[in-house]
Amino acid sequence: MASAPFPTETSVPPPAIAVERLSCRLAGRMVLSDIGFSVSGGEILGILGPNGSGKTTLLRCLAGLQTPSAGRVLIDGDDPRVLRPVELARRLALQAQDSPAALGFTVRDVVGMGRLVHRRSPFAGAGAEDRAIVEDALDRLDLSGLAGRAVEQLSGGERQRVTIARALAQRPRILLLDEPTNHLDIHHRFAVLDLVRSLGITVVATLHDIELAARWCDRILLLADGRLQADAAPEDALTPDRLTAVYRVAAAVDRRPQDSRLRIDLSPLMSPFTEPSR
Ligand SMILES: Nc1ncnc2c1ncn2[C@@H]1O[C@H](COP(=O)(O)OP(=O)(O)OP(=O)(O)O)[C@@H](O)[C@H]1O
Repeated sequence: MASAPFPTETSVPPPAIAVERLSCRLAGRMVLSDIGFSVSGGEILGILGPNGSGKTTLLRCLAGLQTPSAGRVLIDGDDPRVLRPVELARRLALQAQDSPAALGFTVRDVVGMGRLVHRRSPFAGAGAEDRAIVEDALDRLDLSGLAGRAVEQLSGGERQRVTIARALAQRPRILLLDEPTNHLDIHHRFAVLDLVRSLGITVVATLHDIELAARWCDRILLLADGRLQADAAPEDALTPDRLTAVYRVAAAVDRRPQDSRLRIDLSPLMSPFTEPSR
């Protein structure tokens, strides 16, 4: 009887994202220092930290748009900077804060740009499948009613939904989101995050809303001054002491009695300027 082969090391797939001892210097200043972590397929990772802590720079390194000064990033085991752009774009989509508004194009056109990487040739037109995927992305982002409008006529939140729809139309295995909800009203915040979670793909998102991040992310990376302060499940990463040290605020963390969800109460630290005068 033939025996079953033993699993070998090569049968273990690489993590969706691996970051090894990554440092990044911009304009002579160290913006990221010795960062290491990995992200498993299907995991949702939130990157949190104060302004200027290096969140966007880290996301840009993951997308291959920023070259680290030391260390490396691997996407499914490959360096994103050596992959052909079209191959990288089939694996990974980046929704950026400052995505160009694509002036002169309609919402449908801009979302359709997400399909370009799947065309067999740059001259091939959109097929039925491309059109169906674009309409699906428009519908999921509550944009069908705006599909014929020029993007420059949209509000900030509507434009943000367009950039997310375009990234979804790309049908990536890995989605990188840079503050995906900062312009969205509370209904659309929940709707977009629920939608992204329902896709079951690997997601890395920078976020400023700490409670929203605690509710939505599987894991949190907390950055301060370009250094990793925590890499853990939300309840382990977002401790009061750490929140106070990183964000310079008073913090209380407990769980809501009705559903055990983390409740994070932040308030300003008392200072000579905020203390009531006697
Ligand atoms: N192109 C650049 N050249 C020089 N310095 C830069 C450049 N881009 C960013 N920086 C600096 O790098 C640091 C990290 O910036 P980054 O945008 O990654 O921070 P962030 O955590 O995303 O901030 P925010 O929460 O304000 O969006 C900041 O001090 C910023 O001034």
